[in-house]
Amino acid sequence: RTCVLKASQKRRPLSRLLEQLLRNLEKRDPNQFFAWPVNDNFAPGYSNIIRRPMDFSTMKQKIDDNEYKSLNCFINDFKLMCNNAMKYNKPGTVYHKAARRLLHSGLKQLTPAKLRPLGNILT
Ligand SMILES: COc1ccc(Br)cc1-c1nc(N)nc2[nH]cnc12
Repeated sequence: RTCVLKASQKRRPLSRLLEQLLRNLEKRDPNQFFAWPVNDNFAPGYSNIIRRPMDFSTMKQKIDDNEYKSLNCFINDFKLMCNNAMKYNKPGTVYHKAARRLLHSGLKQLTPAKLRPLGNILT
């Protein structure tokens, strides 16, 4: 799904919610595999295989720049980050397993039922 970006957007309550959600997701990456962009020196050929890299620091920057128009755009980047790791790294590797676990446990925190208590900020 494409997300229309409105960089000129003022700081929104949405940004504060996304920062809270991001902190919760980062806790689920104790090895910090997803904290920073993957470096081609560590992962040969990464930038040829992964067309749209994503990591938590980039997501944080996008929140600070008020780039996320909706929760869905935020969730799309989270899924992209995890799927990149599962695409580049073979099943069975520590990174593939970490990405799968992060994706599944992270998405459980992003269900409507879990988000409803945060108020109708999303409507
Ligand atoms: C930032 O990336 C890393 C940082 C430290 C260490 Br150790 C490994 C990675 C990393 N390595 C590979 N092959 N695939 C990834 N997908 C997401 N992380 C990674």
